[in-house]
Amino acid sequence: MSEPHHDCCEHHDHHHELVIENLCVHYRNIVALDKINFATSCGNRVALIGANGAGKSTLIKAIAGLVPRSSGSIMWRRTTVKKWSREFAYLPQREEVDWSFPITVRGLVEMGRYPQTGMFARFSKSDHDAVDAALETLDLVDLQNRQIRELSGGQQQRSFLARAIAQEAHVLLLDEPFTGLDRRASTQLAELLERLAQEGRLVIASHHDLNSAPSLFDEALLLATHQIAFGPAKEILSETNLNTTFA
Ligand SMILES: Nc1ncnc2c1ncn2[C@@H]1O[C@H](COP(=O)(O)OP(=O)(O)OP(=O)(O)O)[C@@H](O)[C@H]1O
Repeated sequence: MSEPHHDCCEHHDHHHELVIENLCVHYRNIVALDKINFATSCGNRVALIGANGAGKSTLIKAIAGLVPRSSGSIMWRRTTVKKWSREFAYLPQREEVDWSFPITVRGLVEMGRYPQTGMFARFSKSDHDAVDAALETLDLVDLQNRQIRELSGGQQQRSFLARAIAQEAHVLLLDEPFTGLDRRASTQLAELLERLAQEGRLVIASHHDLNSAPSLFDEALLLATHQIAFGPAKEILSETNLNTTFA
């Protein structure tokens, strides 16, 4: 939140929890990310901003350990991220999720415990307690027995966040979380992300509304395959930077 300003020269500064150095990702012959460098820590909400195809989703998936690095490194708490771990919770773009999948809200949140319990293991009291606490935090107690396909977009998003909380993930990787939400749901999500960050999580989200970005996020990374700028959202989202990003 009130982290001091870290410019691009400080990425060797290893007291940050997430440190990304010279990250490149290729899809066969397509360069999706070229030399990304930034470092941040829990307590922050980081916006990834760039035009369509700029590499926002790729960066989210790379941090989640879901797409391989071509070169460079991603360190989380001094350990190289090579594959998915329960420290990371990934929420894909809305259209990539199969919302018709038959599962209740509680069932979805229980999936957050599988990395700890294994899929067929019995839930212990502490697992049930973690699920109850996550449902409580996300205000989903009354909806817990509903099918996710019967929920509004905002409620579906909260269900996924509840799964992340039950998983005890520290890094929330969200692809366009505000897209498709009405004003009330957006405000609710904004408050929630602020609270989750304050409680000690790192929120990283792609975001395309430039007007709301400075109030919703602490830091911003401007992307156009390569990195245009990274720093405090209010400073980084300058007209000059945005013109370069969306040139
Ligand atoms: N699975 C894939 N195979 C090949 N190329 C891909 C794949 N996924 C993404 N790309 C390419 O990588 C580049 C970055 O895509 P990415 O989806 O990360 O961008 P984005 O900023 O999230 O875009 P959008 O705002 O449209 O969601 C694009 O050129 C895209 O076409």
